[in-house]
Amino acid sequence: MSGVQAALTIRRGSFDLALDLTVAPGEIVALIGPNGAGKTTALHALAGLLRLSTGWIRIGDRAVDDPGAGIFVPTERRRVGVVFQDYLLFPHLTALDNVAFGLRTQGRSRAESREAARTWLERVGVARHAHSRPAELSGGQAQRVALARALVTHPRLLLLDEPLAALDAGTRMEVRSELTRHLRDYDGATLLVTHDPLDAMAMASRIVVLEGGRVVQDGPPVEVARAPRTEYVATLVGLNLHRGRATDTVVQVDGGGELHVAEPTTGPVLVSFPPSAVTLHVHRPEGSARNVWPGRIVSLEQQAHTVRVQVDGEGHPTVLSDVTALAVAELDLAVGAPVWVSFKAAETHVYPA
Ligand SMILES: Nc1ncnc2c1ncn2[C@@H]1O[C@H](COP(=O)(O)OP(=O)(O)OP(=O)(O)O)[C@@H](O)[C@H]1O
Repeated sequence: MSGVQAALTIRRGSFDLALDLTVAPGEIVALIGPNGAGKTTALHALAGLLRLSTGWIRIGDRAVDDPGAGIFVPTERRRVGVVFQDYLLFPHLTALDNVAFGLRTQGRSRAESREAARTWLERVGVARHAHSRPAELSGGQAQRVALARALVTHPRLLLLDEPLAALDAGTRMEVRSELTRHLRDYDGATLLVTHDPLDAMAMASRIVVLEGGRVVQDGPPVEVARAPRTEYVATLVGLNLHRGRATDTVVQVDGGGELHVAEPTTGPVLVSFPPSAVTLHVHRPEGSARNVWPGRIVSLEQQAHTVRVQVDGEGHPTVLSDVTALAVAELDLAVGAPVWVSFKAAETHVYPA
């Protein structure tokens, strides 16, 4: 298989990154993780801006870094295209010459480079700005020029470092779907580094989650969103997550208390459930829900259409509940107020830890 394969370790002071990564040709993999997880370090290593401590990287069947074998191929000979967060276009060159630049450095003629650059600017829809300088381009246009510049050299690996971060919300949505369309036509491997779960979910076919220099989860977006394996991922996808030990349909939660689940299992498990499934009550609720306990509100956070309430179970699990603004008023919900939480076992998803 060509594409990209890597088994890399990098030490930077007290931080160390150990990452096994495979991206198939035509595949888009998103690398996500909290600040300081090692995403940029990984990206720089793949681009050849940082050397490995140990391990190896292969791009399109060619070893480009392998300290054990004395191999290190510099960036310009790696067949890698990079789109950085702030695009890093040359300010004194026109859009056309920015795109042609990569081909010129590969020894192609000026005419040939410009011809290819023009074709790419057309493809990404900014041909009419060919003679504008970066300062005269909008964020969305600059992003398209940066993509054209990265793809014009037919790289085997495309690295996208927060490619939409510099755009405002409206432009972002439009450029995201356009970028996805261009990537669909690209037959090389793509690695997308992003903080935005929506970018990862919408654009990638696989998500690799890095925390503290280690991969904590690797799977298709649907699986990551449905069965998060860490607190960070659960927060990202907006789910409650608890770790514990199951005996049939009862889970003893590591932090205290127990949860009733619908699917019988045994052993170490993770239990997730959506905040929208958790209802709040002033008095102990009647009804068939198996998970019912009293707690105290620790925070209220306004969201797009709901209010997210965090309830400390005081010995029972702490849960997030999404309620309407009307419910906040009717139940008189406030930080410090006592409240009952309730949700059905059938609303939970239980899976091996
Ligand atoms: N030049 C450096 N020298 C030493 N340590 C560094 C250097 N650059 C980064 N680090 C350390 O490496 C770790 C990983 O940083 P990195 O920038 O790769 O994380 P990240 O996941 O990209 O974070 P962010 O989302 O904040 O960009 C951090 O703990 C950081 O302190």
